[in-house]
Amino acid sequence: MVITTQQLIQWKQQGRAIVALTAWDYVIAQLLDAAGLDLILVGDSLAVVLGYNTTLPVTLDEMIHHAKAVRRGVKRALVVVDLPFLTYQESISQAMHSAGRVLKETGAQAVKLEGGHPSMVETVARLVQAGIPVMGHVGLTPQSLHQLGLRQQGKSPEASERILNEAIALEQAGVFSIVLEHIPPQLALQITQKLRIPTIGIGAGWECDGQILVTSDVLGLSEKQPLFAKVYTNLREEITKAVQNYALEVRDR
Ligand SMILES: Nc1nc(=O)c2c([nH]1)NC[C@@H]1CN(c3ccc(C(=O)N[C@@H](CCC(=O)O)C(=O)O)cc3)CN21
Ligand SMILES: CC(C)C(=O)C(=O)O
Ligand SMILES: [Mg+2]
Repeated sequence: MVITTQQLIQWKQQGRAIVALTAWDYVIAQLLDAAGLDLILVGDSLAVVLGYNTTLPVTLDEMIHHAKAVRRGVKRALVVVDLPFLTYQESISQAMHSAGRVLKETGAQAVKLEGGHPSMVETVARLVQAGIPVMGHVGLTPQSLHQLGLRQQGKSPEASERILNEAIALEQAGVFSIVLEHIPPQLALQITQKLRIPTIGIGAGWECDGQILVTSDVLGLSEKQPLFAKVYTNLREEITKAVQNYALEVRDR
């Protein structure tokens, strides 16, 4: 069975949680897909393996290169690709061109873009009208790092209301799902109850319709990870031990 955007909406109605993680290469994508994940995001957190400090330098060509590798490894999960910083904010035509390249060149089913202010809502509506499935992303939007920092968003009643309204506007513009990043759990619950489309939380409590984390954080492979990311194994330690054992055996001939 291949997972569709419609399937995710149906799972929300049925109360079945949606399981998502990021992948940036064929090997991890194949493992996640075989493990039964529902949605695989080629995130611009690709910055982690490219050695960038933030997601800002990531290019569309880099995203497409990695998304093609991920797509080859996935048989069942829905593959969504982040549009990186300044490849969709400039104009509707820029967004159309970037999203079109992603779908045509990678075989991914959908794109994700950050933000819910009126100009972004208009861009989303136009992409959806052109037949491109779009995932929204509100709350902490890391491409706005130099405005927002990495702090939890939506703490004040005003900020909380703004994020709720952005989520509603994005649903009306036609997104099939929305990422809620680093917002208070009670706000995430409120948005989740208000929307017909599934909410996918990261650092937004357990009441969202699904959860996503960065795979290298879950595996203990990232140099550092957000405080909200639960680490399920420590691959940095495992890899160091394995490589040291190898080095010992080589030196012992
Ligand atoms: N490896 C990785 N995992 C991620 O989840 C991730 C990335 N990279 N890069 C893009 C964004 C950045 N993210 C982050 C990173 C750190 C915090 C964090 O630790 N916040 C703290 C400190 C905030 C501060 O420094 O002011 C907090 O208490 O809110 C949150 C989200 C989430 N995304
Ligand atoms: C963590 C998710 C939501 C993301 O946008 C990314 O990995 O880039
Ligand atoms: Mg991202």
